[in-house]
Amino acid sequence: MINIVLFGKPGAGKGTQAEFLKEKYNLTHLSTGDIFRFNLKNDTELGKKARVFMDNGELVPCEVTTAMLIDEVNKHPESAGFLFDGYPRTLDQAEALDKFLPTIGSSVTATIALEADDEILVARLLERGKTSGRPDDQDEEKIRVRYQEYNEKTAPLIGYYKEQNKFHAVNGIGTIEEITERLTSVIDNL
Ligand SMILES: Nc1ncnc2c1ncn2[C@@H]1O[C@H](COP(=O)(O)OP(=O)(O)O)[C@@H](O)[C@H]1O
Repeated sequence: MINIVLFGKPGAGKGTQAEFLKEKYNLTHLSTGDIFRFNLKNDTELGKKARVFMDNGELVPCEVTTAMLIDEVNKHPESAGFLFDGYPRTLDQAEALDKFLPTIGSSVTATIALEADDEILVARLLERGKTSGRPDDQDEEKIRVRYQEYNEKTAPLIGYYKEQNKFHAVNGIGTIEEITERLTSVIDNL
């Protein structure tokens, strides 16, 4: 089983690349952002809990997110591996994942970060906001909150995975194909 954590700031291209990687390596793609948005749209209990946080660009509380993630993993007992996109986003979540995966006889294989400068990413998000309908992509103030959340809570994960020798970074600027190639060359060498 291989488990890849796709890592990067909002707008770095995790979702776009996940579409290619899941096919190539036969992985189950779990995007916490997509799962939350699905629940928001369908107004589920989970959606109700997550809405205020998401609409403001803040992180949804850890217990809610982790319970949901574990639930999703358990829905795919036959999976050849997972592509985690948007999880973990805090040290608590990284530790929760490191506790949970061994219970299904597995572990994080590698974390791969897509790197790009903030100005490029903010421009990408505002462009995406024109068509995605995502309230958190249409407002510079909310985008700023998401970067603040990233810098304070998610960036420390780089050190966490480096200590485990599981951190890899690729340049996230280029064509979609170029970036897919960079990611596959990391995965093929694991
Ligand atoms: N692991 C997580 N922990 C807490 N909240 C999360 C997590 N993943 C997603 N969310 C919530 O969903 C929102 C959108 O997630 P996502 O689509 O991955 O965003 P982005 O494009 O900002 O990376 C986040 O701003 C946050 O409110």
